[in-house]
Amino acid sequence: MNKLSLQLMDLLEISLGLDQAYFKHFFEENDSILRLNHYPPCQKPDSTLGTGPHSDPTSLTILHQDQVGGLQVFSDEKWHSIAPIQGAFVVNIGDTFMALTNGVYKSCLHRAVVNNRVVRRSLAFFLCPKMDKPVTPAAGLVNEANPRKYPDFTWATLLEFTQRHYRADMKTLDVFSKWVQEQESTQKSNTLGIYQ
Ligand SMILES: O=C(O)CCC(=O)C(=O)O
Ligand SMILES: [Fe+2]
Repeated sequence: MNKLSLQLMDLLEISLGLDQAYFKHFFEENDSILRLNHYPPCQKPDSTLGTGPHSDPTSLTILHQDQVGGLQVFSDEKWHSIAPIQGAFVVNIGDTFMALTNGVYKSCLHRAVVNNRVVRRSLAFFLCPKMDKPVTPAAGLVNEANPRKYPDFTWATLLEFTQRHYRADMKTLDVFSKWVQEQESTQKSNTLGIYQ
């Protein structure tokens, strides 16, 4: 999974016109996560969700789902079911990759619904940066037409933030960025205070 995700990073890099293996080096060491989701049958599937709406805070998600179905993606103001295809993975962009590409690639809002008949299982591999590595966009993606959108941050900080602030919309990275900037300016004024 790790190897596949790095190969996908190469392709994404080519699609962005970058030529310095920036992402490959960036993710060479990583703190990726593997998660098994288990959704038992539910008596009230219309009033219950297996996984609530969210965007993955991670960089790239490679999801294997069984043949039951339940994954949905929000696009054009409605939820679309992503029907399982035997032998195929679903690949999602996460918030950290949105930051690394300065907003060129966008994360997507998705959820998992349940049913009242059978168990559903999915296996998600989340490519994540090394915990303490600064997440900063590739230089070639910041310019006058596309100025810097998000501050530098670490995966450890974003992970902790998302565990404390769940959002059922697409605004996680914007709200997190604002929080990081507020923290930085508080730190600056504290430092200035010491020397005043
Ligand atoms: O089970 C699924 O299809 C989606 C799971 C998911 O979105 C996640 O684990 O982040
Ligand atoms: Fe997800």
